[in-house]
Amino acid sequence: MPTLAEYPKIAAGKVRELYAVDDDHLLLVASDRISAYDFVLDVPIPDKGRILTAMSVFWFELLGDLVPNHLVSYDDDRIPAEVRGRALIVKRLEMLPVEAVARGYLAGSGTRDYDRTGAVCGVTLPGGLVEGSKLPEPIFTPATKAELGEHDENISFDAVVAEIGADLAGKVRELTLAIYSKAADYAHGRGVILADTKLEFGLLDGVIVLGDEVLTPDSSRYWPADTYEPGHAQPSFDKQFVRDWMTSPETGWDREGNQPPPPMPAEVVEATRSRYVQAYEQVTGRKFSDWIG
Ligand SMILES: N#Cc1c(N)ncnc1-c1cnn(Cc2cccc(F)c2)c1
Repeated sequence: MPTLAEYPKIAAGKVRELYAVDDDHLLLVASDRISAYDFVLDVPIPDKGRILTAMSVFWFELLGDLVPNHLVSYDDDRIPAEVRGRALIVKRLEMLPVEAVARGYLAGSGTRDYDRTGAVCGVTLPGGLVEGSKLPEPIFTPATKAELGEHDENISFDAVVAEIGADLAGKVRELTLAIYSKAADYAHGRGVILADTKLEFGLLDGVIVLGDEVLTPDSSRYWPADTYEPGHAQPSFDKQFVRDWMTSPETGWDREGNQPPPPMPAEVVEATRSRYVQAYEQVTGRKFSDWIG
């Protein structure tokens, strides 16, 4: 079994890394790091990488009849022991240069764009919507892939057409909306609102393949359904304890400043780990203790 150091690192995000295994395969590794308010916090959340990897595997399996995906294996000898359970062997794809976002609710940059223009990514919405409003139907709101530390920029469908052509753009939009709708319906039946999600697709021998992580709390907004109420920012299923602590008077941290927040107390770390476990078990119906690693 190889060590991680034997694989060349080819990309790194805030909380994930990507390594080359061979000409046709990559290793997608999820860390235990957590990012909030654009800061990667010093204190990791134990098992976060394993929980989110298990979530991606669940969704790849559930969505297998909708779209082919890049997952090859989550448990084989090419996966170093140190990352087992939080790493995936995936097919090397020719990634499409677009963040494929679907929104079923108004939140974040969607609300900002709507308040300014009455539309999101050129999709005109009805009047009177507020932060957290459920949209009449899910919309495709693509974005550019920003550099590390920058924010993705919302773009129109026509800009996607200009980038990858009308045929591919149409298929990416159709697949993104179909994947989101199936997943959001499934999760809602289990008490979790998937407000939106960001997907990445690539090409393999000319076929569109779903890549990256899928429908995790890092790539999607997970809201508890039982506290859902439009008109304000919804509590995050997984990150609310961290956000509340970071902005509490006891930290003295200034969210508008550029200073990193102080280290998270153990009780916030443990409560956040529990929320990730609960999100996984509630949505998938599987026990996290049954997951590998
Ligand atoms: N997934 C996937 C993938 C694939 N199957 N084939 C080719 N390239 C990619 C790929 C390239 N960049 N990313 C984003 C990314 C993910 C995780 C960590 C990072 F640092 C960066 C994904």
